[in-house]
Amino acid sequence: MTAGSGQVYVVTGGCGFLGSHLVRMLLEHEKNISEIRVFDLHLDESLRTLSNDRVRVRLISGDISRLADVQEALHGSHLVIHTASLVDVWGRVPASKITEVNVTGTENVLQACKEEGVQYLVYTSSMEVVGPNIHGDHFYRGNEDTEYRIYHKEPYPLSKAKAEKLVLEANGIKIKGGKMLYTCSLRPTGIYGEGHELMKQFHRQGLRTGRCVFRALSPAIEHGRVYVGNVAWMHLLAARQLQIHPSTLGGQVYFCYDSSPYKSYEDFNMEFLSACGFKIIGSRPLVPYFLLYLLALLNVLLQWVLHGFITYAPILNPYTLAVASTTFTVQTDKAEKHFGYQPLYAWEEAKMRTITWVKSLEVSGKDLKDVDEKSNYCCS
Ligand SMILES: NC(=O)C1=CN([C@@H]2O[C@H](COP(=O)(O)OP(=O)(O)OC[C@H]3O[C@@H](n4cnc5c(N)ncnc54)[C@H](O)[C@@H]3O)[C@@H](O)[C@H]2O)C=CC1
Ligand SMILES: CC(C)[C@@H](O)CC[C@@H](C)[C@H]1CC[C@H]2[C@@H]3[C@H](O)CC4=CC(=O)CC[C@]4(C)[C@H]3CC[C@]12C
Repeated sequence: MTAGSGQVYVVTGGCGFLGSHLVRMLLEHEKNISEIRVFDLHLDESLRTLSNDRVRVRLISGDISRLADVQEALHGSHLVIHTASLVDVWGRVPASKITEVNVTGTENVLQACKEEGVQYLVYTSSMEVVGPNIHGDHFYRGNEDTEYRIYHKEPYPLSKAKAEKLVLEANGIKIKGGKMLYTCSLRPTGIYGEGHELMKQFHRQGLRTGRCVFRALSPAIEHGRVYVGNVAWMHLLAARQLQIHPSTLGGQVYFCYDSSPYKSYEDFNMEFLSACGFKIIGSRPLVPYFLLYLLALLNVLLQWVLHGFITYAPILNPYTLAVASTTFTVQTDKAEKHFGYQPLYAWEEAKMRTITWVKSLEVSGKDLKDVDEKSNYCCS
């Protein structure tokens, strides 16, 4: 197939952690496309070099919260994978900004699909549209039909839930040209893999404490995690099958899952960090929960006091502590039944790829040596 004869896909947020893996996945495994439009507020120019003689990777700088930008990006395209989002549960950006990007941005994508006659939309939602809630209700090996006390107060999960509702309600609406829009929503659990910003923070934090991770969470609390390559693969398959079986996938939600083990958030991270000589201290939480909660509240107070001077957004706050302390694991085969999804990467390969990347942080971080020397390894 020569460039130009295939379909045009738009990936919003295509320069992000998941988005960039998705672009590479489409290039490698999707033969029906001739152009991938990478729409993002912050362009990663390295993606432009991925173009080949079959597929053009076109970077489009734009703001999802501006309808005109979205309309221009979608003009003449065939399908949109909408991953652009402000992923913030730390108070880095105002709630209004999260709503503007995640909700209004999604409204704009839907409006542009309607006006530009784009028939297919795959939305990247999140486990957070379900939970865990801050009441400590565990979601243990749940699926898309599991009853759960959904309770949202935080801007991010609220915005993802509102956006997903808009996407699902838009399934079947009439668009330009008299056709119909078909939509589906994918809900990843905690994504890990090459490029995960949070893992970089945990790695750097651990270097400062002599490659020691001090256990804060009960090892019994399991958190579902999914490899970024498998999330990208599920998006590709959903995009492909939504076109072939729109009545099956249209209006549906699917958890993103693979064979990553069910572990506590900290123990799961140690699957990778231990390969760099990190050790977790304590078989049980080293400090009582109430003390952690007080520390989380102190962080909120400091964030408030420092607001306007600096953005103080530590990992620990009451919300992240509540989420981390509540089991949320999924066990489902809905994506397999509806569109033949099977993870592309087995756990061992996902683990090896992530470890290779984490190890590269050791090589690339110029300040690592200083940190190591200053921290006087506590765990020899
Ligand atoms: N990281 C995780 O563990 C999980 C992420 N998700 C979802 O996956 C998607 C991707 O998340 P990540 O890759 O982790 O985040 P990310 O922050 O790495 O990527 C988001 C991308 O969206 C872009 N973006 C932000 N605001 C924009 C705007 N106004 N206009 C255009 N582009 C904008 C950013 O520049 C970035 O490239 C998001 O929708 C997120 O809600 C869902 C479950 C878990
Ligand atoms: C000591 C603890 C406070 C520390 O280990 C906290 C970990 C905490 C930062 C993470 C635990 C669970 C994570 C969230 C979960 O994976 C669900 C998510 C889905 C998304 O769509 C975005 C990210 C996140 C909210 C994720 C964020 C980090 C955690 C809260």
